[in-house]
Amino acid sequence: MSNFGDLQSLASSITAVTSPFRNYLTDLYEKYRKLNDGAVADYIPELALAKPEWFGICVVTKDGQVFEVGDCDKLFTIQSISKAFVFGLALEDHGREYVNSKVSVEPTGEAFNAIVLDEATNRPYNPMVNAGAIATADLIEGENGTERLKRLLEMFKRYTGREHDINVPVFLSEKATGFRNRAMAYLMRNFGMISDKIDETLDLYFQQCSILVNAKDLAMLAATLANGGVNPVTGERAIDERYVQDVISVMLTCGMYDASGEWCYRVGMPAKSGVGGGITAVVPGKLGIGTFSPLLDAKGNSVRGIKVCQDLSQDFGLHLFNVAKSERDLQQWIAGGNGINDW
Ligand SMILES: NC(=O)CC[C@H](N)C(=O)O
Repeated sequence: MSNFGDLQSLASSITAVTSPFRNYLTDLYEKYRKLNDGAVADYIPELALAKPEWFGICVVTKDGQVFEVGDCDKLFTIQSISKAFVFGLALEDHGREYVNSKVSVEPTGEAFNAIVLDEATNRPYNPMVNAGAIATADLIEGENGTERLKRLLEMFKRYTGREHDINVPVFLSEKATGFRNRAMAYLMRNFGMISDKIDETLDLYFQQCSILVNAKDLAMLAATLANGGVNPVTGERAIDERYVQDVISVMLTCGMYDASGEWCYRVGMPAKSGVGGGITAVVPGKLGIGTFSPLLDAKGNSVRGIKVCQDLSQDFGLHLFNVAKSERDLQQWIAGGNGINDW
């Protein structure tokens, strides 16, 4: 994977290996590697094949330094993490007001797969839970299902800097068993919240959830948002600058489903999790974090991922509302090395 084009990048990568921040991440990885709480998701049959020991942590800074430890190249399905980014594309396609007329931005306090709509307006509550995400997927423009999927994959490429594939067995597994999601789609069709392209939109939703990513991609997705929508390594803009705040604010209030309040309180970073075991967390103006560990808690969030983000938040004062100066200066830790920019 590494692309050591010249001596300078080789030197910087060696520095990175020995940087204090890299050592910190290695210690964090060791600290939580043995934590075996939680369970791999099995309601989508194909996801039950995940190995509990898989674990990776990646941090990408706003200036494009990459720090990784553990299984950061291991591919898994993005699942609900896709929802935040597809929401961004829907905003670009239709603007804030139209999107908001179809999907609200209120936390549900209920499980991610709850069959519930806002009684007053019949809108799904927010784009980060299944109902809202299906309504959001419905808004993605394109001539047909293939074109719409192509647009999603191109968007993810802008964020991560590399091509993405679909895990077809996971897609088919979800398509074959996703009756609950199908029920939500029909309920929303009844209330005029989604169009008649129900099957095409459900396929698109199942496909977006089946996109293959690794922990490094998750950190890059978050770092791009942290950097105002521009990928810090490739320099490419992934999302219109004006919608970055929309995406990360809804991540903060709704990204961890019915654990969003506790997450905001303890970790204080806009984030999004998925039942594949990933978490992507944004520290606006600073960095992005990607974690991967498929052992999930009862709410569908990665147990090790939560711990890692909580430690990073506390140790470096990264909580969004930490107005006191942090004990450790993150920049100083990172200054020990330049990271490996091997994209
Ligand atoms: N929380 C998740 O990651 C859920 C996504 C999954 N594809 C579903 O629809 O059930």
